Amino acid sequence: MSTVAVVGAGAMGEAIVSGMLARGWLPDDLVLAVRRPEHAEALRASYGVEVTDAVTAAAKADVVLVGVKPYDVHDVLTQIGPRLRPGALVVSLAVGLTTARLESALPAGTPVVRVMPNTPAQVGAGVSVISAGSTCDDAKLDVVDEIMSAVGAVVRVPERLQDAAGAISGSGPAYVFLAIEALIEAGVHLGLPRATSAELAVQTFVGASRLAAETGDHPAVLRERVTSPGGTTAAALSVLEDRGVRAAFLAATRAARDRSAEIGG
Ligand SMILES: NC(=O)C1=CN([C@@H]2O[C@H](COP(=O)(O)OP(=O)(O)OC[C@H]3O[C@@H](n4cnc5c(N)ncnc54)[C@H](OP(=O)(O)O)[C@@H]3O)[C@@H](O)[C@H]2O)C=CC1
Ligand SMILES: O=C(O)[C@@H]1CCC=N1
Repeated sequence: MSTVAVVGAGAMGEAIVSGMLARGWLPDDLVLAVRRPEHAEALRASYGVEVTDAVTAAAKADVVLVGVKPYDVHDVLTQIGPRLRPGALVVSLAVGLTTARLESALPAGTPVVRVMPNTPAQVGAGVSVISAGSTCDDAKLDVVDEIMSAVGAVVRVPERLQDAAGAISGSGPAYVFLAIEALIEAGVHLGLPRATSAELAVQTFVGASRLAAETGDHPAVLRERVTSPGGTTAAALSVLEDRGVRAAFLAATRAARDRSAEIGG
């Protein structure tokens, strides 16, 4: 098994580490890097993994996952580049940054993969969108597929679709959490105890998502099965349509896609 360094084990990097460990990777397979000493200590205590600085971690690894914020990626790559093992693979989790841009900050010929993961990786239910850089062969892309498969589904796309994919699945959990939060609050406004409303709302998202995933039925068909003529669901859906929910999703995802392209420069 490869040694994997996670340089930047924050919200996303830690979700991947936690998911990998839950799915059979060993603490010795991993080496992490963060910036703050107290964060390093917390990660050591939680996972029993080595936590060090970016260059030391990268120098020990066959695969280096870079999970720092997009604006920190260039500095990290220029620091770790000279210390990478021969043939080491660099995997960026950063939204927006193209493989061409990543390659330009690394020693010539370094294989690079761009990944757009999402935080449900933490419970093994993530989805990662992956694209190879110019010198990354299929075998290296397979390695990334294997790592990210430990934390959920993996989808390969041409890199030109990465900004759009990130707007759907990378940011998507936040849209869902916002909807869950709104539904819980709505239940409270209708008089449900908060804990009851939270249980109903969360389990409804879990159940509806599983139903869509496991049946493969089109969501419109599943929605029709809930919607009795002249019934309660129809009354609710007409309000949501009047308030422009679909238009809001179109505009929101366009904004995310455009912001991703802007971050990528
Ligand atoms: N959050 C998400 O849902 C998703 C995020 N992404 C991408 O993942 C990346 C990380 O985002 P996110 O996890 O939210 O960000 P966080 O701020 O939560 O994590 C960034 C981490 O990088 C660490 N770090 C910063 N600089 C260094 C350095 N020089 N050496 C070592 N560690 C360093 C920080 O350490 P410390 O905590 O000690 O300061 C922190 O733990 C971004 O590029 C983002 O685009 C992609 C898809 C989804
Ligand atoms: O908001 C962000 O920029 C990151 C990328 C996708 C999800 N979170």
